[in-house]
Amino acid sequence: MAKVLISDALSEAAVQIFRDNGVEVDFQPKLGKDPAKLAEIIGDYDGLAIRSATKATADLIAKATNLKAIGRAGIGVDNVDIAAASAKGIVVMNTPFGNSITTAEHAIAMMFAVARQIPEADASTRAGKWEKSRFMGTEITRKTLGLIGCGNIGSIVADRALGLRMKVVAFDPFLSTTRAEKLGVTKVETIEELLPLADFVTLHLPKTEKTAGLLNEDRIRLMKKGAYLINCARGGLVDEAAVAQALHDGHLAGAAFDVFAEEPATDNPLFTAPNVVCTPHLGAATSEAQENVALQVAEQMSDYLMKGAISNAINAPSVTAEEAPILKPWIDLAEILGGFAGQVTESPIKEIEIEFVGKVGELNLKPLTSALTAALMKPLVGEGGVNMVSAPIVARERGVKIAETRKDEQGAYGSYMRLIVTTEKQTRSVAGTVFSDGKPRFIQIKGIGLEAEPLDFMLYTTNADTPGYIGALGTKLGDLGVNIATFALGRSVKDGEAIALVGVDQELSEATLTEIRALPQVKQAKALKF
Ligand SMILES: NC(=O)C1=CN([C@@H]2O[C@H](COP(=O)(O)OP(=O)(O)OC[C@H]3O[C@@H](n4cnc5c(N)ncnc54)[C@H](O)[C@@H]3O)[C@@H](O)[C@H]2O)C=CC1
Ligand SMILES: O=C(O)C(=O)COP(=O)(O)O
Repeated sequence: MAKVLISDALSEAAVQIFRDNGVEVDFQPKLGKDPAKLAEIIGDYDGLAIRSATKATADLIAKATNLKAIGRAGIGVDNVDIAAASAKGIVVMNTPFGNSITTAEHAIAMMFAVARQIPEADASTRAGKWEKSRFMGTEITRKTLGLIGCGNIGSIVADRALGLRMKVVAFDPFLSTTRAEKLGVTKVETIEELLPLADFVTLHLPKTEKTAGLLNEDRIRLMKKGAYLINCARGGLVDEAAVAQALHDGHLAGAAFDVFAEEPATDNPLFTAPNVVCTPHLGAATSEAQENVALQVAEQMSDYLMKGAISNAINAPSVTAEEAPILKPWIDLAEILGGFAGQVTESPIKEIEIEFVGKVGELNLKPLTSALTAALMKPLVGEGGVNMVSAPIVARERGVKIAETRKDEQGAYGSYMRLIVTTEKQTRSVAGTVFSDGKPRFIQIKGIGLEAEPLDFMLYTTNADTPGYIGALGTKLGDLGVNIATFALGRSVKDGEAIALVGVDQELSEATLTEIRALPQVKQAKALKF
């Protein structure tokens, strides 16, 4: 039974969803704050469900010997070491929309709070001061809001701001002109262009290696004098000390921060700067949003652990629950074809092409390509070094080009997959199909037709097409105490070359291979494992 650990304060609604889906679940919402204890027990779990308190570091992932999925009940995954998770084949999924309205509302609330100094005015009023003239605010209507990042949350903020009669300007390298027009925002091409235009600047972009420190001191100084800065995206996007300085010297009129470079934030330069509103990472903290993200992450993780369906994964292609069982036998075949090519290929691979012929071409090809690439790279990279999640990255790092082509149904098998591998020395191909029993079969190697069911241990030979070979090979294997399970042959009349794919009951030793290679007909012999 799959077992999931919830190590952050997710809505308890998630617990019931896991149980309803047949997943065992441990609800330990404070564990994320105790990394040592988490590391001690993580090895027991197939899934880890988190918010932002748990840090899924490379160290934790190294100890997560059974982990298959990390589910982030929320959006930002900067607390997960994606590279380490991918290298271990752990699918990392988030819930990209569940808390976006709530977070956008928080940004708007923060804008009002800082424009009218509401928290300070509240404290002063409660202290019995009635400082009516101290709290002179700024009207929002007709002011310019500058959005840095105009994805899901930024777009909602834009919509609400337009409703408040603000003018909205956005900088987002991936915002198309059509989308900007549809949203009613003015798109600018650089952050430097945006900053001097805006009365309020608000951030809605992820923290990545590229965006960390984006709003540095120079850029803060490019903001309009008297402008306000709102950060409900991520700490670390902004130089907090430089913002504090700009507030102290009056360059900025106010700042509202929900997120901090170091969290929990207990000591921060912004805390002592004038007109600052701070909240403790509350962007997603409404009952509606928490219910949404908890239910969604529990459904997604259960679907993956129980049915192999993948949705909203950061590091793997999507597979729906309906697709998963249909894809399964073709994924098995992809692994066989990739595994075969990986074991027989000796020189560095330059390119692979995968032909999807007939009906298989109508399936979701990404998982098939990933499974095939992983199996192909495995013998070359070493055990445990590559998997379906990391395969596309490993291939890219090694300069292996991957091409997919779809072809109409053809030949006796109708629908099949063919892998063509181009190395520095040669081009070779292997093809296979799935029979009606749901099992994979080899149907062609190097363009030579043959039909063979893949078995755990196999012998593959290329040999001269001369009489007596089957007998000689059979006798030799018998003499060496190797039992033959299946025997498939094929030949190219044109080239006089023949191949044999022999299923055997045991792993073939190097000594056995040496004897087989000594047979006069044998040109090459390889032991294969599937
Ligand atoms: N305070 C909180 O509790 C919450 C914070 N967040 C944060 O908000 C961020 C944004 O969330 P979504 O809008 O849902 O993400 P999203 O992925 O829909 O949008 C992010 C946008 O940022 C843009 N972007 C990337 N690099 C950029 C750059 N250098 N300059 C400008 N734009 C850039 C992307 O093109 C994308 O359109 C999340 O990554 C998360 O860190 C999300 C939810 C709650
Ligand atoms: O969804 C996000 O990216 C958030 O930042 C929300 O964080 P939280 O789940 O409230 O710790």
